[in-house]
Amino acid sequence: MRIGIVGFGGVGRAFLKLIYDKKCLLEKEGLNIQVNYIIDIYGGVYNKNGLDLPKFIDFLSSERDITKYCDGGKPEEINFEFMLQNSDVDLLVEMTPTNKETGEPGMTHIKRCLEHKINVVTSNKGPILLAYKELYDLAKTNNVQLCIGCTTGGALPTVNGGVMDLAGSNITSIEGVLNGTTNFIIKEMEDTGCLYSEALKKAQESGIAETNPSLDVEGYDTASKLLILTNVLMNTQKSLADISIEGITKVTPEDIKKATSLNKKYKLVGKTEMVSKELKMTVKLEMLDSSSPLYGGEGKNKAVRYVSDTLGELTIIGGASGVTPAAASILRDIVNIHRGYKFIG
Ligand SMILES: NC(=O)C1=CN([C@@H]2O[C@H](COP(=O)(O)OP(=O)(O)OC[C@H]3O[C@@H](n4cnc5c(N)ncnc54)[C@H](OP(=O)(O)O)[C@@H]3O)[C@@H](O)[C@H]2O)C=CC1
Ligand SMILES: N[C@@H](CC=O)C(=O)O
Repeated sequence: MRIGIVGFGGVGRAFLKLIYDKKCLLEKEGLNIQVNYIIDIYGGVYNKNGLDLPKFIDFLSSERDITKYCDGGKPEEINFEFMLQNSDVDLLVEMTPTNKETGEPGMTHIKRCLEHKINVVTSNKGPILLAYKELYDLAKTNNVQLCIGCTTGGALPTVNGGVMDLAGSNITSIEGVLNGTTNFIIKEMEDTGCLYSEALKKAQESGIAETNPSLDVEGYDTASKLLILTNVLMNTQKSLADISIEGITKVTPEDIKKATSLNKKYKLVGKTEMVSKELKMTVKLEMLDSSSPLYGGEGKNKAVRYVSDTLGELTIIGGASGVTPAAASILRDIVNIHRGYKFIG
């Protein structure tokens, strides 16, 4: 499988290392991933026969700027358009930053690839939260796959679990602790009594916060994931404007201490539920006690709970945020495409 990587930050670098580390396991699946392009904002690297991964990974150990690596052309001329013109990739891995207003640059990358009959696996929530239906239809028309497992909690199998394992039922409500950064911040504050801003810094250092961390702490990342899950699994076309969104920026060490003294824990909870025959969507800080199914999702872990009419209630906990688990969720989608699993029917 010939792939092009677009967006080469924390998740992209972890992904590249992962496909190299997992080479033997992937080969046992009959899957040989050949990386033809890695494209970042200022240029890229290209080899039509596949980049030499050990050599490139070794280069990255001492140099961050990929445009200093020469293989197959002038780095500044290796961009997204160049990749499309060459028609030598089967799958795009799109990992540029999430932009909740325009979805760009990911929106254009994903649309153009689907139009060119190139499968897409993405971690980028922007295009999916803004235009999932349109992108789904585009993928279907062009008979290619668009896989989004990484966009709704990375390693936590939220969207794929919902599509596959709740198939044939009606999902009537979705709730979850869907953002690792805020959950980590709250746990750090519980454990060390530190300020919210100090805990945020640690989350950023570990690579789990968004490029723009206000998306995490103001609740938009949770809202984006909830929105994608709701649109995909409940067949709606809601937008962020339909969600009442609250973040964690006002939480103080005193609030956390008080919750602890009551044997409770704060969690940023996203919820879609039916209220008076209308879907109500909220993201808000809640104080949960141990009877809540979401109580156990600690630190970078997350949790999602589905209620369905015929398959009952299902809570999935774990899937800690991190660049490697996020990268692994992209690999999971690629392996499933290779196995013939159809996310787009
Ligand atoms: N970090 C995580 O744990 C997770 C992240 N995600 C999502 O994955 C995506 C990537 O996250 P992450 O790797 O952490 O983010 P980073 O900010 O580390 O990486 C994004 C990369 O994309 C590059 N980029 C920006 N614009 C373009 C462009 N036009 N063309 C090509 N490359 C571009 C950036 O370059 P530069 O830095 O020079 O601007 C940067 O190298 C985001 O959409 C995020 O929401 C999803 C799940 C988990
Ligand atoms: N910033 C996000 C990363 C994954 O989506 C998070 O903290 O969960």
